[in-house]
Parts: sequence; structure tokens; C-alpha cells
Amino acid sequence: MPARALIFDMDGTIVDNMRYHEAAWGKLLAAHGLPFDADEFFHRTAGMASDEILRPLFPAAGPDEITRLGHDKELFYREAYRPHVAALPGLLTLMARADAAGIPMAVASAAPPGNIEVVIDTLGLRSRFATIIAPSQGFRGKPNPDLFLGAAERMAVAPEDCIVFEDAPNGIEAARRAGMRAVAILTMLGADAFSGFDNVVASATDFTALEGLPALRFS
Ligand SMILES: O=P(O)(O)OC[C@H]1O[C@@H](O)[C@H](O)[C@@H](O)[C@@H]1O
Repeated sequence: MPARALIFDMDGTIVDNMRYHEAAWGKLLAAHGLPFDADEFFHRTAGMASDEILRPLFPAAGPDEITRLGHDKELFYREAYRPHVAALPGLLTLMARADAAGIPMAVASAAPPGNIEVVIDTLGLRSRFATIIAPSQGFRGKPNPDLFLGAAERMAVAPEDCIVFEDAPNGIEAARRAGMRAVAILTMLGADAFSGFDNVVASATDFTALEGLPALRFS
């Protein structure tokens, strides 16, 4: 069944930037004398909001300290990634096809507003999305389904009519809990990392390989 709405994760999906996030997390944790295993960290935390990631790592920290630590990490990340922003191959072609067919599109990202600006505004894409939804608007991060359900509701499309594009297991799980089909974008992990999810309809390293996918044949 062709999708009636597209929901894009941002980090690792619209752009291939998760290595910059991992490096920033590594720098923050090293500065506080905490151990860091990049692969384990990505599997466990990618798609969660920064405060959700930080609270268990700094159990003695109060809310202000958690906010400050999050700011530090995002400053490291943005300084390193800003010169490299580039859309994943095939994204703009898929978005043009969706536009032509009247298919609404949303971004559902765990990122804070400053990070969304760096990616979405640098690419000039903000006006192309029906909505951009994030934890700063009061939603829980992934694997909770809140961001995806909120995006579908704002687009007035049923969850089963949405296709989610995601690079992280927590995001695919969030789509599953939302009752949505998902395409795994393999910027960080291989296809085998997503073999256990029954909502994954395809996987690809970028959007160019998804042209013939039945769910994306809009007309
Ligand atoms: O939901 P998205 O767009 O993939 O964003 C997830 C990322 O958002 C970032 O803000 C966090 O620091 C990352 O660790 C997290 O994985």
C-alpha cells in the first residue's frame, strides 16, 4: 500500500552526521572521566533526547546541570558538524516526488532546536515539511512512539498510512510502537541490525536505492 505521508528522522537519515554526535558524546564523557564505547552508545541512545541520555549518566546532577551538560555536548557537535551539512543522496528527489503527488512530509527528531536549525535551515528545507516535531515541544524521545504519533496527528494521516525513515534501532522501535512501517537507513549500521523488526519494509544506504519501493509509488 503506498504511503500517504512520509516521516523523516533527522540525524543519521536526512544527513549522515551520527559520527559527529558520537564524537561529541565521547568528548563530553571523557571530560568527566566517564567510559565511552561508541558502538554500544549508538545502539543504546541514538534517538533519545539529550536529557534522557544524560540523566542516568550523571545521577547526582540536578536539572540545571543536566541542561548545561547537554549544551556543552551540542556545542561540541555543532562546531564540528556545521561545515559538513549535506543531504543524504536521493533525499531531495524523493521529496520532489512526494510534493508532486501531494504527499505531506514531517521531520520527527530527538534533536534540540539549535541542531534542527543547523541541518534543516542549512539545507533550506523548513518550508517543505508540514511539521517538525521534537522533544522541545513536550514529547518523549524514541523508542517511545510519541514523536511519530504526534507527526501523524499533525498531518491528519493514520499511523498505518505513514512510512518512517530511520537509522537507529530506537527509532525503528518507536515506529513499530506507533504502528508504522519503516525503512532502515544504513548510515551507521548494516541491514542485519534491523532484521528482528517486523515493521521494516526495506533498508538502504541512502534514498537513491528506494525508487522502486511499492510503499513509495505514489501515483
Ligand atoms: O532523532 P534524531 O534526529 O536521530 O536525533 C537523535 C540524536 O539527537 C541528538 O541531539 C543527540 O545528542 C543524539 O545523541 C541523538 O541520538
